[in-house]
Amino acid sequence: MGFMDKLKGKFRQNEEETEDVSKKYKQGMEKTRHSFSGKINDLIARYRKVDEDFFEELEEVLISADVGVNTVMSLVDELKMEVKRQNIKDTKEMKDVISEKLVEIYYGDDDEEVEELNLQEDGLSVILVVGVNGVGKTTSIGKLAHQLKREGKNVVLAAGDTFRAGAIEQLDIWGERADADVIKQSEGSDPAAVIFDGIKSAKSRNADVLICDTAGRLQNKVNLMNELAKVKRVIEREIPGAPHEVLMVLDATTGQNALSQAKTFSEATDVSGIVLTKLDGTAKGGIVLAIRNELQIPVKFAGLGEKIEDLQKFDAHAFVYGLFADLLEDDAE
Ligand SMILES: Nc1nc2c(ncn2[C@@H]2O[C@H](COP(=O)(O)OP(=O)(O)OP(=O)(O)O)[C@@H](O)[C@H]2O)c(=O)[nH]1
Repeated sequence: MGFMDKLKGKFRQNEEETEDVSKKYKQGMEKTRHSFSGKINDLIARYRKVDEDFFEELEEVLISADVGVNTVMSLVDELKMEVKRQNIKDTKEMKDVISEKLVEIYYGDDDEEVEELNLQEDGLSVILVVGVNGVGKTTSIGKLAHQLKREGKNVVLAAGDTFRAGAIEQLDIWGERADADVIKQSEGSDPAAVIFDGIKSAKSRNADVLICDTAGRLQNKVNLMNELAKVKRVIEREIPGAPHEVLMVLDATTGQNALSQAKTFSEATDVSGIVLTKLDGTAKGGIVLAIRNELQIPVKFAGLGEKIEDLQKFDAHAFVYGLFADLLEDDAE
């Protein structure tokens, strides 16, 4: 059975949950899929035989989808080896091999499993959320709070972005939507003090999860580092072993720029996972692979729309299904 059949099987089961996940990815990745599947189909129609020219154009298609040059190079090397191994001559057979290798290159040597949030079984778990202004940080915190609430967790938010005008009010609105308390102070106050308050309040409410917003200015790396280090020190002092997650929010529509932001932040603090927003707003969803491959940080959530339920746990199989859903349907006809 080919890989595409496996994907089809995985996401065509009539279980509500998988149906829902595949639907979300299919809808959210429409832009990328139209562009990517179209180009792959066109390539396969123009080149019957798998040869050097085919691979060269395939490289261009992948680079234009923001997969990232280094990742494209290793992917194409792997594809060439697989073609040799399976003695593939006809480009039609390449859809299957490409989809399988995309999943493999995402996971690398890791198990092919969705990366769950690192939350404590007992006691308070602290999630620190970092990222540049405008990437969808506040929105993602609201969506994540909503998701955790739906899982039955008691969630508190700390408005640690005291720098950007309006950030506190915006978090307040999301707190209301998600039905989570928001701990805040006035604009301009010390973020570490807000987070300290947040921890105290979360503890006294017996909360399961505290999600901390932080300021997203990037002009000065030293300031950013100092501020994040101070916030982390406060968290560590109050709860040994915390923060349990440092999530970095990146905007998929900014393409390779997102990669350089990610590098700066990971120099400033240990990032444990990525929330990639606005995947629905780009035709270049390949950035997921570049991020995972070039930064070695797992993408834990994908933003697939603006609504509260549009943040999905990142699942590389569902992602590749979202990329190739039209081709799968063609095959089914
Ligand atoms: N289409 C789409 N829009 C999104 C997604 N995530 C966030 N947005 C939108 O992106 C815009 C910016 O989001 P915000 O949450 O305000 O940005 P922010 O990062 O919190 O800004 P700061 O508080 O300055 O850091 C909003 O209009 C959101 O609705 C997503 O996954 N898909």
